[in-house]
Amino acid sequence: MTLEEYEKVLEKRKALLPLKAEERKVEVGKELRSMQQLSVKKDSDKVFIKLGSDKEKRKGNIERDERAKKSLSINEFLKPADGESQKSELIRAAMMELATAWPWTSLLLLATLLFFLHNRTRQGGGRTKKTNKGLPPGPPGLLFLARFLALRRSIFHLGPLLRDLHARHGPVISVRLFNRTLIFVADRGVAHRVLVQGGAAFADRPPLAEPGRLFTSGARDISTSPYGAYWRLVRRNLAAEALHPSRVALFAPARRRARDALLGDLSTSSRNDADGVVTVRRAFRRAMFELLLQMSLGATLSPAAIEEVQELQLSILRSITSFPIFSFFPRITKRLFRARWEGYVAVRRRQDEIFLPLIHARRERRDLADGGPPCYADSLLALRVAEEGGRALTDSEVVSLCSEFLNAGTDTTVTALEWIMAELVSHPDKQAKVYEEVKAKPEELSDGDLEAMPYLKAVVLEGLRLHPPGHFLLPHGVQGHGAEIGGHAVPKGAEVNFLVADFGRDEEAWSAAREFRPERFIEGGEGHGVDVTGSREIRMMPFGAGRRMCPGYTLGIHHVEYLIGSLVRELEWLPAEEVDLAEELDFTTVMKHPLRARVIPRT
Ligand code: HEM
Repeated sequence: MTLEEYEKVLEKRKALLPLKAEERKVEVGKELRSMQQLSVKKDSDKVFIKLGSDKEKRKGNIERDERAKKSLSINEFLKPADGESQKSELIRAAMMELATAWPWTSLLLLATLLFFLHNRTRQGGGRTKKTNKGLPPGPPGLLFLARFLALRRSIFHLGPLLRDLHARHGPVISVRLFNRTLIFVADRGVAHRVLVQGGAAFADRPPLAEPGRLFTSGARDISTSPYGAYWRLVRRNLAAEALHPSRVALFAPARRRARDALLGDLSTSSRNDADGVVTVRRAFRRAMFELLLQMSLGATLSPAAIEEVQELQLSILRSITSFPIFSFFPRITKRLFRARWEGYVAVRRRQDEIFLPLIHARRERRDLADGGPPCYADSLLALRVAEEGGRALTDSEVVSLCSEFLNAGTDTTVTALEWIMAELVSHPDKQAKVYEEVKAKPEELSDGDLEAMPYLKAVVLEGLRLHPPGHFLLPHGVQGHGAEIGGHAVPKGAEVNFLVADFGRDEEAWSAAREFRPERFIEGGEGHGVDVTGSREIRMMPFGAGRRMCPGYTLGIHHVEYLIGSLVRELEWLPAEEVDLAEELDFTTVMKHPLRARVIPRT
């Protein structure tokens, strides 16, 4: 039975049953407390909770039959009885969903539920009014958690569930999960007040769990580091050095190489395929990755090495969106999920093995004042942390920052490219308009050429509005002792999330919001002159807004415009089959069915 089906049954039953909540709660509490140790075994589709400690079992103190007597199927255990309160029902529903979704998680969560119910019983079964007072409304934490775990992925998979919750509870909702408070903001005006008008109040990041700490040298990269002097230092360095327009201009030859390699790759793949069809994502990714590798580490690697580094970086990204098991009781979970933890450690070790020689080579080149455009690693090696006695960055910090540069700039850009090409393949008229604009330009598109192509720019903006690569921002944290959102209290330590995709698709801000209409960004259109940084008003925010806004947004837009312009200039894009715009979360929100297209060189 799915949770939805179960909820329907509960709804029906609720109307019939008299409520005797306290009696039932005490019974549940007793039953749970009587368990000294829980183990959960999934046996075909039945899940059993076994009672009694392992030690006792080893000693043979519990006879087989006696243990069997103490075992009960989770369905039995969770079966609602007469007099069930709605809350207990929801908790049971949550547990049931968990149990059928993931036995290991159930074990952990059952243990936590024990703790939770124990505390509730001690407090007379009441809610902890003191801590919850003033929080935005929201669903019971366990029910939310059950659904979240049923997805077995990260919080970023929650789009549809969140939309449902916002419809019920309003534009700002909160969910309390044990010691964590998650806030979700689905209103553009509120987001503007929080991110832009709120100044630094929400510019922090929430504390980072593993394996995030492992991959960021303990939150020492830009995106995870707390709001403060170190964050300011590394962020300013990125903006003033590697992302400075004069520095970006020096990488024009690298961009050209990436474009040529991409066009070659697509043409060869289409020639090799019997139907002349290419699946574009892999080729886009390789081109972007090679370019950013040049910009971050100043390195050109062999194809095999690039392949390996790409895989390492992908596994780091996926660790961010996979189920955050190590944020629950890390000491225990690192033992329980030893293989997974050791896998992460091995990835980080291998990343050090590959990145460090490249970084050391840059250090030597710098000492010798050797040529080549200065890369991001060069600026990091020259950086000094004034607040920490003027020390240089550690090797580990440099690796994490270069890794962040690669990850922040590759997937986001590739995802934007794929969605935009998908829209151009399904709208040949709009592709033709881009071609009309670009065909008069030289093969190598300069910054000036791109500035003079309003339709291409409109296509890119429309792609970012309708298909923002990130459907959420990175979670924001709260400065000081807490803050306020829309009249509700937000405690220190809370994670604040924003529903980016919903903002760009808001029918109140955009006409025919679900349709791909680049014309809206052309002079006279409703979106002409839109402020993509959201500083005046948020109508779309693919790069966030306020102090934590993406520092790489101009580079990201530049790469997308340059590559879309070049791809349409050199190749005609035809559908291989009907383009399916279904979405799926990878690190970014990608096309569930990767774009396949027939590409024909333009004559
Ligand atoms: C189309 C391309 C890109 C998109 C859609 C994008 C989007 C985003 C978003 C939504 C955020 C989170 C903002 C927040 O939490 O409020 C972010 C943060 C960030 N992005 Fe980008 N990004 C792109 C390209 C890049 C590039 C090319 C770089 C650098 C090479 C970059 C570096 C960063 C960094 C360092 C942060 C963290 C900022 C902080 O915490 O202070 N991004 N980006």
